[in-house]
Amino acid sequence: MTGTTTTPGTTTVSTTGETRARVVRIGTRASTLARTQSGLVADRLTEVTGLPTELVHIRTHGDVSTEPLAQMGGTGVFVSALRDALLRGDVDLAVHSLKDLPTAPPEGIALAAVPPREDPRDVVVARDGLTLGELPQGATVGTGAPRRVAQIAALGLGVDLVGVRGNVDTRIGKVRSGELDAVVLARAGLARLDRVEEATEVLDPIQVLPAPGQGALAVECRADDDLVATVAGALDDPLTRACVTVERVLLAELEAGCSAPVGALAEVAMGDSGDELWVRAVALSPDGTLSVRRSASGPLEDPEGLGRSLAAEMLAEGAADLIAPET
Ligand SMILES: NCc1[nH]cc(CCC(=O)O)c1CC(=O)O
Repeated sequence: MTGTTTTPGTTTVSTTGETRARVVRIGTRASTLARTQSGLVADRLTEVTGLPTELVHIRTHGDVSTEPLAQMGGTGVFVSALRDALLRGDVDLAVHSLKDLPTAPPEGIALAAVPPREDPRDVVVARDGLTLGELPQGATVGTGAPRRVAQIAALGLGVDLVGVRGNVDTRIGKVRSGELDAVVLARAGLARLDRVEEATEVLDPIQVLPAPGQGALAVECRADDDLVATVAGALDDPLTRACVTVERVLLAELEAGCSAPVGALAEVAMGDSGDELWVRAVALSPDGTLSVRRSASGPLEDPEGLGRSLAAEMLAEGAADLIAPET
């Protein structure tokens, strides 16, 4: 930040005659959801700071390849191309779905803001307005996420879980065309695309816990850029940040990647001494037959401690062996 403020589309000239308006270049994947998410961040940033923005499309390996995500090293493939562009200075800011970020902190990059979270739950989009429980035995349910596969298998419905990839449109299209009876998606993605009314069921976290970080965005900048403080001030929601910190510390402590069969949801809830963090988590075997499910609460000030202590409890119950039985 230069100390000057600008209004959208204008350029401020300082007393030295130097042009000061900084156009914040925002790197985004080309999918409709990614562009929508980046656009929301861009609009909000301009609204609060007056800084003009520009979206820059970055193609990632995950967008180009049609391999199953799990075989490409998980959703981290979407993230690295954006981070590379940030570190090269091609863009100043990158917007990710927070649940796609690997748990290891990146070198030279700051998580400048975690904006307010969308509803983090999973939803079903099924033919004929059906819910999961109404689908007949042998119905096909599309999802490639090991976490969803394991948790839905654990419900014992006798449905056939089928791997699917691709953007929201492609996945819902497989239901519309009759190729699949249903697909499972993040409600947040549908909400941001203004398509949430296409969901035929919202899955209760008591049965299906979302991915750690689901429904939240991550806004990254170069760590040494003055933009970090500006973006934090304009976009960061400390309560969302605390909740996703609990979930991601838990995931890291379980040594499970972002494609592991682990679900976690932290929320702010009223406790004995005011607002507290409340977290529910599950680790499953890939086929869903075995699971460790736990919940815990702790002070708002220590999300890391809560994530670590719940993970320790789950590890003591054998969570690590469930998640990665092949090693
Ligand atoms: N796995 C890819 C991905 N990453 C983020 C979202 C949705 C948006 C979000 O969770 O914030 C999705 C699609 C989905 O799971 O349906």
